[in-house]
Amino acid sequence: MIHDARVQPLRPGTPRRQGFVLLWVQASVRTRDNHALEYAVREANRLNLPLVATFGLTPGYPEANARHYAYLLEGLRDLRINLAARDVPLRVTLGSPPQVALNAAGEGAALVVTDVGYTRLQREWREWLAARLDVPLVQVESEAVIPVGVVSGKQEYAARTIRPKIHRLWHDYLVPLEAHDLKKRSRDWDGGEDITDPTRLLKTLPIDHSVPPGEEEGGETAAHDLLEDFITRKLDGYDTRRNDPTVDGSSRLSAHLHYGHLSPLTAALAAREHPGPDTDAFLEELIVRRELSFNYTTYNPHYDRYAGLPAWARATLEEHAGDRREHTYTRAELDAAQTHDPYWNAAQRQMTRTGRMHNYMRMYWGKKIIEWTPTPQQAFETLLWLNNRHEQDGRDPNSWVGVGWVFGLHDRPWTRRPIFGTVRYMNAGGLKRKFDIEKYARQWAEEGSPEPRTR
Ligand SMILES: Cc1cc2nc3c(=O)[nH]c(=O)nc-3n(C[C@H](O)[C@H](O)[C@H](O)COP(=O)(O)OP(=O)(O)OC[C@H]3O[C@@H](n4cnc5c(N)ncnc54)[C@H](O)[C@@H]3O)c2cc1C
Repeated sequence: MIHDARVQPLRPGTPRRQGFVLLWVQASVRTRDNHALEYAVREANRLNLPLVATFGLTPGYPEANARHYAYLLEGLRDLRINLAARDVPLRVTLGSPPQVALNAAGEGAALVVTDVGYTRLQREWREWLAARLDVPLVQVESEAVIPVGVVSGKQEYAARTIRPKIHRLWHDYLVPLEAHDLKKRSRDWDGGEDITDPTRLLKTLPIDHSVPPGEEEGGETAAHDLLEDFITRKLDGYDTRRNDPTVDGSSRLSAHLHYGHLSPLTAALAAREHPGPDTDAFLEELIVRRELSFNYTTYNPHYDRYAGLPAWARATLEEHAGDRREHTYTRAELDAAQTHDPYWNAAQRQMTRTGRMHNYMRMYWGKKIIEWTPTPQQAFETLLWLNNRHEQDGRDPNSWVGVGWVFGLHDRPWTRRPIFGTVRYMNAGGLKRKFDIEKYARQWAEEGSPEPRTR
């Protein structure tokens, strides 16, 4: 079922009765539980037209490097195969995504359907296209379990304020999405770039190649294997094991969710087949926390800047900006994991080598950067830079909110301390109490820890 609230016309009008329906794939790079795809199939069948898909591959995506592009290309490889099995040919074209979509529409589209993203650039792309098309453009929201605008019309203060709103609605939206067969096949739709070998294509792209691909593989197939492994092997015990960075206790699905290789609906429905406290804890992260991040980037125009942080947090950090810092490090020293703190260095190495730092260590890692940087503004910039450069799931609404949380976003004032003021503080004592941090430091020691997968 496609809830009406998921569907929003960006350029209203009546579709032409000839040509094809065009699916402009941008955020939802998958065939399973993709509401934009199913809406496009439904419309193509109603109009008795074929459906074709297009993806604009821009080498200039902000902050994206080879680690991110490798994952993206693996997703496109799977998408082409899986769409072909639904009789929908996919064309991948190098260029500005909305321009690529406009050009494709110019070949005879009756209607253009796209998905929804929650960052400024993604919104601008859709507005740009809507202003130039001469056929209707409809966006269909599939990256959130519940459409962001339905949950709330304003920026929420914290998880505690958005949680009841989400809980009230989720039974209406946690419903399976039916896939229909396409009635009419497209005869000719050129595929554009050859994406059968993502490694080969990656090498040819004019992008930042200084960060190698991460440990995990992208794409819809890998996403579903990981989900199945999580549900069968790790969901039971998730609520306690996910907080121990020395064990593999969380789902590791964040990058697949970021790239749209996995629908949050698929993950939530699979988890709900195993009711219990671990499933509740997983749904809290997957839906409440993740969609709180979408709320922030949707309603806070400064979401990616220090200025977006709550006023109380900025005021208290600035009041303490002149406090003495016992250690300070440059961005390069931090990037190279050259600090006096073996736990912090281990976390940094886990991230740079694999593309994934454990959630618990992300919090400690971020708090220390505030402590070791001359000003909170500089700390914010450095933290975001490191996060988005190395994390496979970086450049996501969760990135800005995760980093923002370190600076007091969606949190409350705590006891006053030097440098932090009333922003929450974390020290290594907490790590020692909660798990075997020495083991974690050994796992990610300077020598001997796993090197990144070569592709
Ligand atoms: C400083 C800092 C930076 C962060 N940067 C990112 C980032 O760049 N990208 C990113 O996706 N997450 C980020 N997070 C949030 C969180 O650390 C990751 O989502 C989580 O570690 C992903 O691992 P997982 O998929 O195994 O999570 P699981 O525990 O299996 O959770 C399931 C899903 O719920 C969502 N989720 C989990 N924790 C959070 C959270 N705290 N906030 C919002 N959603 C959550 C994710 O989509 C995740 O895949 C950051 C947190 C901090 C403190």
